[in-house]
Amino acid sequence: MGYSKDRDRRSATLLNSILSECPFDKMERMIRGKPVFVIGAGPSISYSIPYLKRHKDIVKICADSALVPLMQGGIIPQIVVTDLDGDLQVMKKLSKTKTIFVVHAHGDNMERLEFASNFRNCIGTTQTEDVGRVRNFGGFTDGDRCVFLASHFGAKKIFLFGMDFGQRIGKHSKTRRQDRKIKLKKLRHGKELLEWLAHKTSSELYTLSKPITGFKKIRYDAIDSKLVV
Ligand SMILES: Nc1ncnc2c1ncn2[C@@H]1O[C@H](COP(=O)(O)OP(=O)(O)OP(=O)(O)O)[C@@H](O)[C@H]1O
Ligand SMILES: Nc1nc2c(c(=O)[nH]1)N=C(CO)CN2
Ligand SMILES: [Mg+2]
Repeated sequence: MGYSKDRDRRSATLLNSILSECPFDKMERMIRGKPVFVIGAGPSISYSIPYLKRHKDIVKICADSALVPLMQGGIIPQIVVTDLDGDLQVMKKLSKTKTIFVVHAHGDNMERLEFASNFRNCIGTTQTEDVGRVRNFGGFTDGDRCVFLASHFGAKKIFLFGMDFGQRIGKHSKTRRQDRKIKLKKLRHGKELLEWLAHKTSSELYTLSKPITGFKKIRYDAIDSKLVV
């Protein structure tokens, strides 16, 4: 993408200075050995809401702009992964709850990182090497970083919703007309990374979104049978 590694590193250093305690143990307890749902902001998120609502006990990891439709549907995710370009007011509403925010520092969001000080439970991520408490679990866009996070913390099964990597950008993403091409390029990279992860991870991978190589495509009515252990 042509980003500056030096700026990415400076951003990670700044985030490390903003964060105090990071709830890694809590994250581990939430995810290890469990099925988790990852929810992206692709067009299919709108059909997913009733199914997500039905599974109250499953940990939901929400990618950035997917937070607005989830909250409108009455669903509170346990984990939100963001580079802070989603709806900050909605995030602020959640900030005093138990929800864990996973804030990504990169070279183009340094001025927004201070917002992370609002979050009671916050883990920092980077796309360079680890900087103090700020970690690189892998991935690029918020959505694929949710999957890398779940895999890193040992999820048994990962189910994707609203992760429709392709030519249609979901309406909840705040993409300006002039940034469309870059967004589609980002989504292409995200998809390639997930296809790479599929060869490495020990989590079982399922998708209820557009097909991704290495992820088993399942229908909504098959979720229940896949959740039985
Ligand atoms: N068709 C799609 N349109 C939008 N998002 C999608 C789509 N398919 C999958 N996603 C996932 O949903 C996530 C959340 O969307 P959002 O618009 O908040 O993205 P983002 O990563 O914050 O983008 P940006 O690079 O502009 O920060 C994306 O990171 C992406 O991984
Ligand atoms: N430097 C930089 N890094 C990124 C960016 C970005 O816009 N700039 N966007 C990302 C996906 O949302 C992930 N990483
Ligand atoms: Mg984002």
